[in-house]
Amino acid sequence: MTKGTLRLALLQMDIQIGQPELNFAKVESMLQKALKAEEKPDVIVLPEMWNTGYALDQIGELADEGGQRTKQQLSAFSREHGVMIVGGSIAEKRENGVFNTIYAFDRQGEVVGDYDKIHLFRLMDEEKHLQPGGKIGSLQLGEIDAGMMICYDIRFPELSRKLALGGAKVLFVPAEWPNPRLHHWRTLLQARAIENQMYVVACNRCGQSGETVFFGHSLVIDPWGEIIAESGDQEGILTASIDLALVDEVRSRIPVFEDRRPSFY
Ligand SMILES: NC(=O)CCC(=O)C(=O)O
Repeated sequence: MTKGTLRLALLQMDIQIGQPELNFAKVESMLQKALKAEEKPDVIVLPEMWNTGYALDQIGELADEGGQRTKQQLSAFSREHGVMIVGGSIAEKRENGVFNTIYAFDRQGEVVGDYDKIHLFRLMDEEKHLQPGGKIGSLQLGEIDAGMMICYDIRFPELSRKLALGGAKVLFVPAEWPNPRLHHWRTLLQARAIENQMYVVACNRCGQSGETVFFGHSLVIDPWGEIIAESGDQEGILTASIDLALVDEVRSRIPVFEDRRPSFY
């Protein structure tokens, strides 16, 4: 990493619904592949609910107890290879239910942030099986002031605005966003980048579970709202470099944060 520049690798994976063993193995092999890129990544990002997919009817049995297995695997990898990981999200079992949870790891493999999805998605019955989170996803990841949201959360602009007001310059968004809403996916992510003048790094899954098709199209969007990298609909690793200095430059050219009038809204 040269000062302010970060190399990203987004693991756009096909998740096998209700098959944690296969998904943990897939993540391990994709992590290894990400290291073979021309330049080693600084941050690796995974998609939403990658351990189980939306196997909600069995989620109590399948979810990772206390996130132990996930933390062990991702922490060991990040420590061994000196990379930061935004570990997508997993179904995590706790005493008070199952949560849709992100863990973020620094280069030493320490958990430096976690976030439970706040907005549960009724169209996929999340609210019937999962518990909502109780805090926002501010994240200090090494030198990066960041925020975390999960999939449906991008429909709620107040949340990303709050993260930006708290200092976030990069927003990480693991997702399982299906057909036919590619237009919403791209537009909402670009809007979050433009209005908050921040990078948006969104890792979607691909493949099909039952009738539901996931189109991939993981995205890296700069603080002008320009798409700087976009996947197709197949499994693979999307790489991009981002320059954090661009956030300050854009914010100084159009001083949105200075011009806000919060007394009116
Ligand atoms: N997993 C999700 O939260 C899906 C959200 C989604 O598809 C949407 O349209 O919103």
